[in-house]
Amino acid sequence: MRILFTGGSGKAGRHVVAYLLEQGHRVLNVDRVPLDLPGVDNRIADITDAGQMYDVMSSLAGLDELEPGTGVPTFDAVVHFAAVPRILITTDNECYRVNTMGTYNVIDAAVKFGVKKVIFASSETTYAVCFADGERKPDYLPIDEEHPTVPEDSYAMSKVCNEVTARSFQARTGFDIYGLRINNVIEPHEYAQNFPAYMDDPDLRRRNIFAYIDARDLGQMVECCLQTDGLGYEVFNVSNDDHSVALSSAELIERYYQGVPVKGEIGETETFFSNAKAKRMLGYQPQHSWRDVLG
Ligand SMILES: NC(=O)c1ccc[n+]([C@@H]2O[C@H](COP(=O)([O-])OP(=O)(O)OC[C@H]3O[C@@H](n4cnc5c(N)ncnc54)[C@H](O)[C@@H]3O)[C@@H](O)[C@H]2O)c1
Ligand SMILES: O=C(O)[C@H]1O[C@@H](O)[C@H](O)[C@@H](O)[C@@H]1O
Repeated sequence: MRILFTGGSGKAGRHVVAYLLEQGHRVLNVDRVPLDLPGVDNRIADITDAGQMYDVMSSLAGLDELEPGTGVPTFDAVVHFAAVPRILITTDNECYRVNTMGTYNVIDAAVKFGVKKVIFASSETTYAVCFADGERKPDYLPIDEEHPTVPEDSYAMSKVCNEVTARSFQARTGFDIYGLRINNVIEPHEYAQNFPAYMDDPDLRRRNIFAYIDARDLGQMVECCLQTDGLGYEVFNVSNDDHSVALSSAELIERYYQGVPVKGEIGETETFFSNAKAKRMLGYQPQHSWRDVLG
């Protein structure tokens, strides 16, 4: 497929772009900085500028595409990751502006140029736990896509707004637009670097509901979305199968979630950030675990 990817130079994007190239896709990375990766095409552009998004959406991916002499092909899909990725990087209002305006511009340009599949990065923070003032417990466990999304911080608010924007664009067009409520992204080198501290102090993972998502498995998730057509508008949690700490589910519930309703059976190491919907509807099957590295 010919894919326009925004934010491919970032922490998550660079692994997902690499994964998509391995699957044989052509990827045009649209970002403020280029990605230095063989095989990727780069275009410097700002997602908050609608004109620039119209331009890239109707653009050649590289000089070689001049050769057929048949004009500019339509992208098969857009994967939108570019964002201010949390609070306390920019001001709150700038984070909200970049993320909401940027997402509007990217989806608007995509649908106006006839791109019938859009996948965009939402976030675990929509469930209000991650950047809460003080400790916030989930309404119930495991957190699935039905859990309320009423966060109080500007970053998560921008992601909730983006989900509403995406749902409306889907309603207008009938195209497929899938939102990914991504948990905390872990790059391969971060297992050895960060996870020993999580074993010593599980509190460090409370705001992530003790979950995580391997950057390569996030790549697989995007590929699953690319390969599955006809779902309309859907949001999916994206996580690995196990907790990011060494405690069992029962120990975590005892220590952190007393009084929180638990729905159904949760396995000994099974994530509290349910990926069951992605498995059921997309065939997602994460391949990695910190336990493979740290045993
Ligand atoms: N890292 C995580 O744990 C995590 C978890 C959940 C969701 N997400 C979401 O996943 C996406 C990627 O996150 P990340 O951690 O890779 O962030 P990142 O900051 O590492 O990467 C974001 C990329 O977007 C680009 N960008 C920012 N503003 C831009 C603009 N105005 N125009 C063009 N490009 C712009 C940046 O240059 C950067 O390369 C974001 O949407 C983020 O909200 C990340
Ligand atoms: O967007 C998100 O959900 C993530 O944002 C990151 O910056 C936070 O460090 C991480 O805990 C969240 O998982």
